[in-house]
Amino acid sequence: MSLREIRIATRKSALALWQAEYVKSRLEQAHPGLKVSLVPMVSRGDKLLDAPLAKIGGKGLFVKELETALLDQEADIAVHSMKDVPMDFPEGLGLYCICEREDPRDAFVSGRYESIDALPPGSVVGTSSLRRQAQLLARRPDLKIQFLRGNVNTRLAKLDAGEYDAIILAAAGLIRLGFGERIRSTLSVDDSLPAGGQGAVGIECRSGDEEIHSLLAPLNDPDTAVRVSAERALNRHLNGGCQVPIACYAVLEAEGVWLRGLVGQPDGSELLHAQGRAPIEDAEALGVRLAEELLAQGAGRILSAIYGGDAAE
Ligand SMILES: NCc1[nH]cc(CCC(=O)O)c1CC(=O)O
Repeated sequence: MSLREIRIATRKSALALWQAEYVKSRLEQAHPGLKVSLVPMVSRGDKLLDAPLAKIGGKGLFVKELETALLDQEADIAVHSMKDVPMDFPEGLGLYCICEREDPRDAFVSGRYESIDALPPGSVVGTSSLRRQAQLLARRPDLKIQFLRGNVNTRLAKLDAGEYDAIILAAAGLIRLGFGERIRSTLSVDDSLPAGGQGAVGIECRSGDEEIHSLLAPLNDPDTAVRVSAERALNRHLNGGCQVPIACYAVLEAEGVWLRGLVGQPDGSELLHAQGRAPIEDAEALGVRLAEELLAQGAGRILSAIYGGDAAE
């Protein structure tokens, strides 16, 4: 094999570095003798930590700089949280590996309370995800949602500083960073349908680098890849990402894939649901079909208000 080194472009947050180190060690394990290095960089999303993501708009806030590094040959692969990866890739780049999924659910973290149900009326819950907010308020309209952004460590620090009664985070990020014991309860997917791709790590690289594609192959988890492809097809058809109130979650069953999708009014006044099953080879078509069902129920009206007139198809 001619290639002796793989350079991984990564953001500098603790979670991004964990994920990059994970890919590095999996690659070294799969290919003894291969040198793997990290190329840490700052993304636009990291520089704009105070603005609501839906407002600073742009999908791909966390990936664009990494993609530029790939195109400029400054790195060979980029490791992403799949939930932050836009649907379309720049010319010459693509997603060539999806690793096994960590717990995809949302987690309830609080100093004083065990669960959402245990929160007293009017409690302040921190999240800046419209998806989490919509589902939380649909169940508990009395709660006060307060804006919370920043990386996982920052969010925990803000909770500990007493700014919130509880916060909601992805279980996967907490578990990966060793904060699993901070999870007071995990929200069932029925109560908080996750974001498409949540808990899965994906690897992007140059489409023409076949040698790298084959080095990545042992890290690919086919089950996770099918599930995430169904979820992403739904998101893509709704023109969504993790910054809009769209949730979707796929599981594999004996006969194929079972996908659930949701679009919610951020104030929780309306939640649209769709669900369906299909053979594995039709996973993406299933995502499109459920997106169509959600649009037929009025998802376009909810989403276009959030996109600021840039209506979903
Ligand atoms: N949008 C931020 C983000 N992107 C990925 C994760 C961690 C979990 C994952 O791998 O999906 C998080 C933090 C969070 O939502 O709590």
